[in-house]
Amino acid sequence: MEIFTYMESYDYEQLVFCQDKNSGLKAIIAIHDTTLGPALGGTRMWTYDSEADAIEDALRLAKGMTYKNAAAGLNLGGGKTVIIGDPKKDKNPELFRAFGRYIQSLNGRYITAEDVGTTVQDMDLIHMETDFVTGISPEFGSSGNPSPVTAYGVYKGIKAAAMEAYGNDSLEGKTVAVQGVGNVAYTMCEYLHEEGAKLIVTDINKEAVQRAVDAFGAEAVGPDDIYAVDCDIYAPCALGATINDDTIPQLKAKVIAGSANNQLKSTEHGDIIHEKGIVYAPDYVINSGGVINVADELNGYNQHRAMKKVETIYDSLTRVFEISRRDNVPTYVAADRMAEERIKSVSTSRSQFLLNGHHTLSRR
Ligand SMILES: NC(=O)C1=CN([C@@H]2O[C@H](COP(=O)(O)OP(=O)(O)OC[C@H]3O[C@@H](n4cnc5c(N)ncnc54)[C@H](O)[C@@H]3O)[C@@H](O)[C@H]2O)C=CC1
Ligand SMILES: CC(C)CC(=O)C(=O)O
Repeated sequence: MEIFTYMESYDYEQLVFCQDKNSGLKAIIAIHDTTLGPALGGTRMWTYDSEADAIEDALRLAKGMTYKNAAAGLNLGGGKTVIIGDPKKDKNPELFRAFGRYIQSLNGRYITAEDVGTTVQDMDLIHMETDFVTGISPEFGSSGNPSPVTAYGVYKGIKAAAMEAYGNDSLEGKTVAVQGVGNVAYTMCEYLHEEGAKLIVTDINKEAVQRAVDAFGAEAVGPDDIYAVDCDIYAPCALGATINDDTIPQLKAKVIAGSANNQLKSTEHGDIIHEKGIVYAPDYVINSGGVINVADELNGYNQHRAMKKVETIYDSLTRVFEISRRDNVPTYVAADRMAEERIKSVSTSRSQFLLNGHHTLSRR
């Protein structure tokens, strides 16, 4: 990959490589765009096949955060970190503290939180070295694990998508196929089960599947069988790119709505599902509950205020579906337009110089 060519074509601001031999830290912080404010986005720890794969993941996820934060109405830009390593084997306190010092060196341009492979305890270690971390333990007056709040937002988003597809947002009697029953999806399944939805689940982790079978009477299927099951809603809640050439022909669902980031393998797949009449809830709109929740910490965390804002995901998606119908464009295009309009309007109104101007971090 020609890194500068790639950064130039998608307008990335900064890529930071962090290395610490003693702890084994190898991390990549990608900052996509800070027009709206400091870049907020989680830290993912994952075993990548190559360094190029890790860089690409960091870049793609960071750009997704710019759009997610803009569409959610937050005064925050987009960034993301990937730490190369196995979260089950390679973690140690020094690694997260070394990483925290790198974040501190960016002086507020980047703020982190949890993502796949990292936990509240990891954020607490980072917090020993920097204030630019959210999702730390509630003992510090913080919001803790964002996953349950992300789940609530995804549940509200599934209802908005059901309204668009079926003219009714009740999920009672609807069948939802859930791919990956991890932190977010387990809580999401609680909401769906409570409302009377039937669940079909899969996961590469057998214990996660059994937990959902025991708790919700879910039907279990193998990881490759989830796409073709008879269902009303397909909820991708594992990793990205599961909407692709192989899976689209298998899908029977009229709605795709789940928590995973970067669900479309490429934009072309967003076009294909649009032509097939499938209602797709754009990933970064439906899964913004977690970032809305951790962003509230920047104002002094108030759970009630955060949950009220998370509920607006229903309205944001309704707006996306309206734009999609009005302009006859796929929903991913409609969501991008919504986010880009906000970034553009702020960038054109920020022309005056202000020494020590007010911004999101001023209240910290
Ligand atoms: N945790 C949060 O607040 C947020 C999470 N997300 C996204 O939602 C997704 C899920 O996040 P979490 O629940 O936090 O992660 P998690 O790691 O707790 O859960 C993911 C689950 O997917 C399973 N999985 C992985 N590959 C699979 C495959 N090929 N087939 C079936 N299952 C598979 C894993 O075993 C795991 O149980 C990720 O894409 C994440 O980026 C997005 C916004 C916020
Ligand atoms: C809690 C969020 C900051 C996690 C994140 O990076 C995301 O929303 O993808």
